[in-house]
Amino acid sequence: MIKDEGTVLVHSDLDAMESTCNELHVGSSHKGGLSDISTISSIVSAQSETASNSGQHQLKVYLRVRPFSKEEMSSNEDQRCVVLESAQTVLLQAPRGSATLKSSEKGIGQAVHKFSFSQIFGPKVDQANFFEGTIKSQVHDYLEGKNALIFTYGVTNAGKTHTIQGSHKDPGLLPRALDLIFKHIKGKQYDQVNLKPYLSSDVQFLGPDQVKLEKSEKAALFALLKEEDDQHSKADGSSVNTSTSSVSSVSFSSISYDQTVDSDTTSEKFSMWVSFYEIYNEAVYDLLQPIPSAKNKKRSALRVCEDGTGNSYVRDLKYINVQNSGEACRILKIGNKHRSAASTKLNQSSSRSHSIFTIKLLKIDGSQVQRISELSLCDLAGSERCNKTKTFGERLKEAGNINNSLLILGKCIAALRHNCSDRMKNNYIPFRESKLTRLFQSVFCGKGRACMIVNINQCASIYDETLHVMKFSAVAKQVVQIIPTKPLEHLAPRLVGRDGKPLVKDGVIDGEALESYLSEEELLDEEDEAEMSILPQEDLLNVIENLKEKLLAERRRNLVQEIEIRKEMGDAMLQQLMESEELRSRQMAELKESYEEKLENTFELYKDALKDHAYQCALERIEDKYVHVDEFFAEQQKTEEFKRKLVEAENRLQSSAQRVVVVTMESATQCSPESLAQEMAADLKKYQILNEAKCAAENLCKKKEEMIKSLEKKIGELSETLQEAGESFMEKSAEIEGLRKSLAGQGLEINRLQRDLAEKDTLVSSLTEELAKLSKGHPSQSRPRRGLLANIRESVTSPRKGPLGRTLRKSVKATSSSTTKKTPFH
Ligand SMILES: Nc1ncnc2c1ncn2[C@@H]1O[C@H](COP(=O)(O)OP(=O)(O)OP(=O)(O)O)[C@@H](O)[C@H]1O
Repeated sequence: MIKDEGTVLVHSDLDAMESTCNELHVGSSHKGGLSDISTISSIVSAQSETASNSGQHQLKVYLRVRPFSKEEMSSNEDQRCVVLESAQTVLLQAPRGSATLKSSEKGIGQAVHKFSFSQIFGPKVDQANFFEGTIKSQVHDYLEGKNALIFTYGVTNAGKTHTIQGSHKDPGLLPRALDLIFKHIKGKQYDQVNLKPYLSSDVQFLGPDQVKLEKSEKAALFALLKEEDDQHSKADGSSVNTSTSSVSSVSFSSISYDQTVDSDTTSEKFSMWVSFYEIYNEAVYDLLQPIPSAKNKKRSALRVCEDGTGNSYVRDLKYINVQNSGEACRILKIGNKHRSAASTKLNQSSSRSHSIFTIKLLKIDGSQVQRISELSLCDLAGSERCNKTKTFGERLKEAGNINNSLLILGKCIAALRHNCSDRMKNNYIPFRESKLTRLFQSVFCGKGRACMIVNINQCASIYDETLHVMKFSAVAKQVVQIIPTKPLEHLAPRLVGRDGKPLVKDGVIDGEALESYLSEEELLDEEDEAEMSILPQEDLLNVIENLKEKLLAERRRNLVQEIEIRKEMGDAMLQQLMESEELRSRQMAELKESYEEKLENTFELYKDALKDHAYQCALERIEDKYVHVDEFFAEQQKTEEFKRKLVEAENRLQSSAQRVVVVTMESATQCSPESLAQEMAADLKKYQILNEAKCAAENLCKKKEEMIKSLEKKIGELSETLQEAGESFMEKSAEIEGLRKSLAGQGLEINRLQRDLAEKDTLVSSLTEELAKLSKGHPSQSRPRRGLLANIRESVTSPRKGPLGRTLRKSVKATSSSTTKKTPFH
C-alpha cells in the first residue's frame, strides 16, 4: 500500500497477498509511471525479511526493474509496458506488435497481467538499497549458521550480473555480502589454513604438506591474475600498479555499513573459503582452475557427486581460503576471466553459463569445528529465446542447454509448489535432471533458505520473454520451504583426516563410520587407481587392505539390499497375483451372471416371438373369412329349423297326396268331374308351393353344410399352424438347453483356473517364507543407498544372469555355510 510519495507500509501479512499472476482486462491506465513508485520501493527496510518461527518460509521472490539504457531511451519503443502499482504489485501491459497482444486480440489470454512479489525494486533503486532490502538479513542469518542460496533469474540483458556482481564503482550483492561477512568476523579470523571444507558439509583436517600445497595454490592463482593483468595492461599500453593494494582496490571502497564489530572476547574463530564454478553446456567447470594454454586442450569438467548424507557437491572443486574481502574480490575477478561469456545480439557481454560463487564459513572453537555454513550466489544465464537473440551454431547449443536447465528448474519449482499446496501429495521433483537443480536440491529440500531475484528490463521488444519470466516467478513465489528450526550447531560437521577418513578424538580411524559415510562415487574408480600407483608399497598395501574392507562391506550391503529388494519384489508379486486373481474371479462371476441374464432374456424373447408368430399366422388366415361363433350357431339353428320345416312339409305333402287319392276315388263315385278337377288343381298348386319351399330349404342346408365344412377345414389348418409353432418352440428350447450346458462347461473351466491359482498362491507363499528365512539369516539395513536404483534395475532386468544375481547366489551359499561358524559382519 502506498502511503504517500516516498513511504511504503510493508504488507503485514504477506501470505494473504495474492501470489499468483492475475490476468486483467485492458483498461488499466499507464498513469503513475515507474519513477514515482521506484523511488518508493527503494527505502523498503528489511523488516519483511523476518523469518517465521514455524520453520516454514515462503520463498522470497524479489523483482528488480532495470532502467532504460541511453539507446533504449532514444528508441521509439513503447516504454509503458511495465507499471509498478505498489511495492508488491506490478502490471505488465502488452505493447503493440507483441505476441501477447496479438493473442489477446484473438481472444486468447489477456493483454494486461498483474503480478505480486515479496518486494519490487524500481529502476532508480541503487545497489546499496537493493542489498538492504533483499539479502542483508539473510547474510546475517548465514553468520548465525544458516545456509542460503540466492539466485537471479531473467532474460538476457535484464541486469542479473549487474545485480550479483555490480561494477567496481557500484558493487552488487556478492561483494556487499562478502564485505558484511568480513566486517562481522573481523578480529575473529582463524589464521591457519589447516581446516578446510570437505565434500558437501564436512571439514577436512590438513597436514602440514597439504597446508603448504593450499598456500602455494593460492599464491599461484593470484600470480596468474597478476600475470593476466600485466598482459592486458601491456596490450592496452597503460601502466598498472601491481601492488596488493591496487588489486584489493577492486574491493568495495564504496561499501560502508554501520556495522559494529564485536570485540574478540570469545575463543570463537572463523575460517572462510570460497569457490567459484560455472555450469556451461551441462558441464561443471572450476573457474579457479587455470585454463589450459594449449589451444586444442579443453578445460576438464568436474563431476557432481553425492556424499553419504545424499547432498550433492562438486568433486575436486577448488576452495580457496580468503582472509579479507580484497582476496575474495580477486578470486571473483579470476573466475570472471574464466567464465563463458559471449556477445549476443541483446547483450555485449552475455553470460552463457550459470555461475555459482560459494562462501563456506567455518566456526571454530579451539580445535573443534562447531559448524559450517554455506552461502551461494548464483547468476543464472539469460532465459532468452533463440530467434530473439539471433543465435546460431555454438550459441544455439548454449541457448538449448541454458533453456533446458532453466526448464528443469521451472519444473522443480512447480513440483515443489504443487507439493506445498497439497501436503498429501508427494510429487516427483526432477532435481536430478540437470546439474543446476541437482546442486540446488539440498537447499530446496530444507538445508537452507533460497531467495530468487527476478530481473526484468522494460523494453517492449522483449515483452513476451519478460512475461514468461514473470509467470515463472509467480509459481516460485508460492513455494514454501520447510527448514528445520534447530540451529546448525546440533549438526556439527564431521572432521575428516587428510585422506578423507573421519577422525575421532583419540585419533583412531573409525572404519565402520567411514564405510557408511563414503558414497558410491567415493569407492574405487579409475582415478583412484591412477592415484594409487604413485604411492609407496607399504601405503599401497594399506590402501589395498582398506579397499578390501570397503569392498567386503559394500558387497554385504549389496547382498542385504538385494535380499530386501527381492523380498519387496516377492511381496509385490504376491500382492499383484492376489489382486489379479481377485479381479479374474470377479470378472468370471460377472461374466457368468451376464451370460445367464442374456440366456434368460433370449429365452423370453423366443417365447414371446413364438407366441406372436402363431397369433399372427392364425390372424392372417382367418381374418378374411372370419365368422363369429354366435353367428355360426345362429346359422346352425336356422338350418335345423329349415330341416324340421322340410320334414313337416314332406309329411303334409304325403298326407295330402293320400287324401287326393281317397277324394279322387270318392269323387269318382260321388262328385261331379268338374268339382273334382277344381279340387285337384288347388291341391296341385299347394303341392307345388310346398315343393318349392322344400327345394329352397334343401339349397340353404347345402350352403350351410359347405360353410361348416370350410370352417372345419380352417380349424384344421389352425391346428396345423399351432403344431408347427410348437415344433419350432421345441427346437429353440433344445438350443437354450445346449447354451445352458456350455455355460456349465465354462463354470467348470473357472473352477479349474481357481484351483491353478490356489496352487500358485501356495507356491508364492512358500517363496515368501524362503525369502523371510533368508532375510532372518541376514540382518537388514534399511538405510537407503545410492546405487539402489541400479541394483533394482539389474535384478529386474537380469535376475539370473546379472552380477548381482551371481553375488546373491554365491553369498547365500557362503552365508548359509558360514552363519553357524562365524558372524563376520556383526
Ligand atoms: N540496475 C541497473 N542500473 C544500471 N544499469 C544496469 C542495471 N541493471 C543492468 N544494467 C546494465 O544493463 C546491462 C546488462 O546487464 P547484465 O549484463 O547484468 O545483464 P544480464 O541479465 O546478466 O545478461 P546476460 O544474461 O546476457 O548475462 C549492463 O550494461 C548493465 O550495466
